[in-house]
Amino acid sequence: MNDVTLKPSQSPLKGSLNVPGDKSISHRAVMLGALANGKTRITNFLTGEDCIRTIEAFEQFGVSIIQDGSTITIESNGSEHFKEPPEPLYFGNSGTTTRLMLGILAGLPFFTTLYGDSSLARRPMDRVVEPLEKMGARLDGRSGGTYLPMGVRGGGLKGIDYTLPVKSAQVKSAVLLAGLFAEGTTRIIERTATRDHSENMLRAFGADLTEANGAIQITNKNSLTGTNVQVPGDISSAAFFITAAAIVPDSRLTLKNVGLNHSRSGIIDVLVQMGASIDITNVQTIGGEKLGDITVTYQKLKATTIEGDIIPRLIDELPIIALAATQAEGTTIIRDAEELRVKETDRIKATTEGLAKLGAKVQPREDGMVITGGATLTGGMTEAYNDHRIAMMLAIASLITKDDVVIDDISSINISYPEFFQDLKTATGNG
Ligand SMILES: O=C(O)C1=C[C@@H](OP(=O)(O)O)[C@@H](O)[C@H](O)C1
Ligand SMILES: C=C(OP(=O)(O)O)C(=O)O
Repeated sequence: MNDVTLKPSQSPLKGSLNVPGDKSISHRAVMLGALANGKTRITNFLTGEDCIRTIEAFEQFGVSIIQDGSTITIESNGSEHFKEPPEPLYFGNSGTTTRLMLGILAGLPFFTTLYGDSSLARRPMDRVVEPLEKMGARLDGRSGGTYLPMGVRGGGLKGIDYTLPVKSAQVKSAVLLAGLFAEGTTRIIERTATRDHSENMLRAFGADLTEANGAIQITNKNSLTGTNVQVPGDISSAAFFITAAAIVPDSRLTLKNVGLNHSRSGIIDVLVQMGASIDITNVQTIGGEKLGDITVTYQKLKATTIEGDIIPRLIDELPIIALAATQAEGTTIIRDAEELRVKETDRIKATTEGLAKLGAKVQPREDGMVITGGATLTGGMTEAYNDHRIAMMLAIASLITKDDVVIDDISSINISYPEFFQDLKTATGNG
């Protein structure tokens, strides 16, 4: 059994933590390191299950990848030397692996099949299949090419001009990666900015990528060259502790070396707007990615409205922001977040149900939720729906409940934050 009963703690969070490496950046570092010629060394790599799935995929192509704790060394002669994988590729729970790899597989001149767990099998892939088919790739999957399992016969791509119909960095990245293999230029226009780690890292590996007049352009002119990547701490993992310190009285906690890329740091802006006390220090930029230390001191919060262009900047943080909103004065409204419905689970349903079971007043909306603040959370039996972000949100809730919080299954936490409970103990002084 993977269930857990968390006793109400009310312990303030103190001291400092180093959260694990950024998941989005870790995936991309392995992908580009494998596609590049030469040696790539990745430090502070996230060893969570999703990123391991990405490593395994390239091992099946014959790429040498050595893991030593959170340091990864890749030696590659470039994608011309990849061999057709003998077995179907298994992508587990990872949407990022699947969608970005589809972009790469579309460019590789052989046949690949891929599948994932029951959550991944429910996530829409047509958003990636559609532009890749326009580029000339041949893909098929369940329900007319919408869902895994899928098969891809790659090669023979040509560049396209593409305006993203969904606010998705995964779709943007899939098209950019396919653009590395395409004849001519691939141009992408985003109406709403999404995380730009692919762009930053493609540049760091020497790709011919430019941005002009709101369009991102890539050609296959330059081959990629191996490089060193230092992965910043994951702000999406730090978010659980940033929020914990913002809602547990007397807390003062520092999260060190956390990624502060503007396209990811929406949670800081929202919490500050809600009245949280947040200080950012030791800011530096490495490999095009900003990072620094975040210190949060407990202070009473007030409600806010979260909508529009900020949504992609905090999309994965909305479950934990919803918990913060239960403690704020007033009613918080979250809109324009319909993408939450197609994550590892339907996160609008899972968040509102979970918080309601703990005694909060929350209502789901088609594209968000309405949260009445000032709630005293009781505790209760909850379900994580096999979703790491929901499981961690429920665990953080137990810091402010009156009674026990039971979570049906916490194993999903290994997807993005294997050390989560150890870090929780350390920060609450129970380590
Ligand atoms: O590109 C990425 O690394 C990610 C993009 C986002 O997904 P979408 O592109 O589906 O919005 C995010 O939710 C996911 O956790 C990681
Ligand atoms: C949505 C997430 O990841 P993915 O899409 O890679 O499964 C996440 O980590 O919250």
